[in-house]
Amino acid sequence: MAALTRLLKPSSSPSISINLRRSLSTTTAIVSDIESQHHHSPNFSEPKPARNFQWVFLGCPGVGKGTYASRLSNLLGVPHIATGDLVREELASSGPLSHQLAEIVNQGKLVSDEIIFDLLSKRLEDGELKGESGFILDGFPRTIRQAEILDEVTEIDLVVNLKLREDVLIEKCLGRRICSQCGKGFNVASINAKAENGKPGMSMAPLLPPQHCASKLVTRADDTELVVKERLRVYHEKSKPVEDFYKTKGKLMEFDLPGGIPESWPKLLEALNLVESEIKRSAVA
Ligand SMILES: Nc1ncnc2c1ncn2[C@@H]1O[C@H](COP(=O)(O)OP(=O)(O)O)[C@@H](O)[C@H]1O
Repeated sequence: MAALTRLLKPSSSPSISINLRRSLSTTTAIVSDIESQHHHSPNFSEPKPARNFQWVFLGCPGVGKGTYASRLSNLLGVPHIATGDLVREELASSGPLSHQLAEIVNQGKLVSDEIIFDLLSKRLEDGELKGESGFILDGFPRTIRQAEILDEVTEIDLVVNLKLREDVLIEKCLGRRICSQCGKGFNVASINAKAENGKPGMSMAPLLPPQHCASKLVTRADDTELVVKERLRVYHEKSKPVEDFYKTKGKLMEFDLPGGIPESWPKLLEALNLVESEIKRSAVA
């Protein structure tokens, strides 16, 4: 639990703090103008920042954090780190924590900050050894304590808060499927939510798997209606305050998803001031 100790006591010893910086920040130099990044205007015609993106994705269960964070990670060349995935990997490993984790996750509760910090710091350390730089965090921080500790150890440039109607969130969670072989996520729900109480109507086509994944689809044990509702309740209680934490710091970008991926992805890129073709071209050059 050395990594855990390092993460949870960042200010108790200077060397711990230095270790933390090494583990949580892949920074080689500090960006002199953080401001320009958290005003969401990475401009690819200008010189690249001195370090890579350090972004966070927030949002309710089922909103699509994983989908959009993973697309952006491919586009920007930074790792997508989802603490939910780390928890599921630990669960599947049948390690000493797996029994305890299964009980918590399948009830829709949050895993302790200590366990999450341990899993995350290990993941960041492994990434650092592989030469990874920057990150898009998904599903972390999820409590004020997690946000405060992250804030002590590194500089987050931008926090994207994805938002979607709650009835659609539940439908999306219930339609979620994972390929047990390749791990890719799909969604079999065909959503057609009517406009009501001032909320606009919304359609989302299913995200169907290719043929080779179709027979291997599994549903997450925590994607039952009862557990999804509990996860939403827990989100409002524990994670909503994290949105305010970043809003106060001027780092929060609210993004209302207008529909499925075809409508939302270009709008999200626009909101982030990213031009896909330019980034791809600059990566090839
Ligand atoms: N940062 C975190 N803090 C505490 N528990 C977490 C965290 N990230 C993931 N978990 C645990 O893993 C589960 C699955 O997380 P995730 O895949 O992010 O689900 P969701 O679809 O609810 O966003 C959560 O319900 C919770 O039990």
